[in-house]
Amino acid sequence: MARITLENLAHSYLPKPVSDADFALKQMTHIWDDGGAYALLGASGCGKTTLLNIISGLLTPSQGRVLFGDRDVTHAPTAERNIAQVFQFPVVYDTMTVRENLAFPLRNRGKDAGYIAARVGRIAQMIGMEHGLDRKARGLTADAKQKISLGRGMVREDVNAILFDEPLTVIDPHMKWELRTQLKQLHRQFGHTMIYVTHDQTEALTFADKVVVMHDGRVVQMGTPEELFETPAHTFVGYFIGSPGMNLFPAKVQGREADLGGLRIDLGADYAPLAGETKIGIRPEYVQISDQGHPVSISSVEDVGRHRILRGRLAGHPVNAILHEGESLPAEPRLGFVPGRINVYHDDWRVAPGKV
Ligand SMILES: Nc1ncnc2c1ncn2[C@@H]1O[C@H](COP(=O)(O)OP(=O)(O)OP(=O)(O)O)[C@@H](O)[C@H]1O
Repeated sequence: MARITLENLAHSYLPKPVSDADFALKQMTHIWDDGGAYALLGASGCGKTTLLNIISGLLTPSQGRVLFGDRDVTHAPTAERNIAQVFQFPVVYDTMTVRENLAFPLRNRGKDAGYIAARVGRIAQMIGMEHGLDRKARGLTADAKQKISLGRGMVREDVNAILFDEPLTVIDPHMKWELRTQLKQLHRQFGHTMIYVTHDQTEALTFADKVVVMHDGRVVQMGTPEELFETPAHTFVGYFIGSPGMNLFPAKVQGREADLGGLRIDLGADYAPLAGETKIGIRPEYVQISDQGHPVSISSVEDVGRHRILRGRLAGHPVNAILHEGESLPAEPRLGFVPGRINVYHDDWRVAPGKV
């Protein structure tokens, strides 16, 4: 297992990049702790696969270094990095049995038969295939084959890291949940450094201790699920995480107050004066609906099971609010914001209270 350091890393697929826009990965420096369970989350095209391929050695970065522990592996081929990889689609040997497929990485490294049998048994249990170990992989469903790929990715205990690239795409929804839980248990038990690429926030938030959110070739936040929810570092994180995402309003911030199109909003904390584009962000969960507060025009109320989502406009801007279970909608609803739950953004980056 190893700590992974990305040092001044950047990548362009163009031979002679000139502007920032030419880089699929903009310059970044990040440390991924040894034994961490990370999810790399972002919309299609934001650079997740590019970053993963640089870590795995499939791609050499145009700039910067990759370190595993203290070793510079920037130019080392994948085989020398001692990593396991699980891809979006199954990679299995059809002519081998399930057992042989799972044992393959261990046999390759000359592990003894007793160890292999025990380890394969444990992994087979995790993927729910302990009863089909002697079946040939040929003829199994894509779902079953992908479970074998996952198992094979997890079978070695001595890898530096395990990299997963959208591994549950072909798995049925119920099994998805089960495998994610199992992966997390295995992580707790063996403490591998795991990097899990996904564009699905539920997958990222349930799997990872730390979620790395990417946007437009940059890591915009590396944080716990709670940090991403409570204090999104960038407006993209606010908007991307949550269902619906954070409400963002252009506003003038002065001291403890924001002016949102003439409405005065108590921010719950003091802010230094901010020049340039300023927004305030509040999660729909922290927008209070009652007969007190700011006037709102409501366009719809959606019942989504456990709660209702109220959609409307506040001072001319779109707003979403959550009506929690048991709460009723007043005849003339108005909105209030929980002051301590408002975030302030300057040029899309979060500003901490008391600082510019
Ligand atoms: N081989 C390539 N040659 C040129 N451009 C590429 C290549 N691979 C990716 N790109 C570009 O680099 C950017 C980042 O792509 P990347 O595949 O890393 O994103 P992603 O977040 O993994 O997206 P997805 O979820 O769709 O796989 C995109 O603009 C993409 O078009």
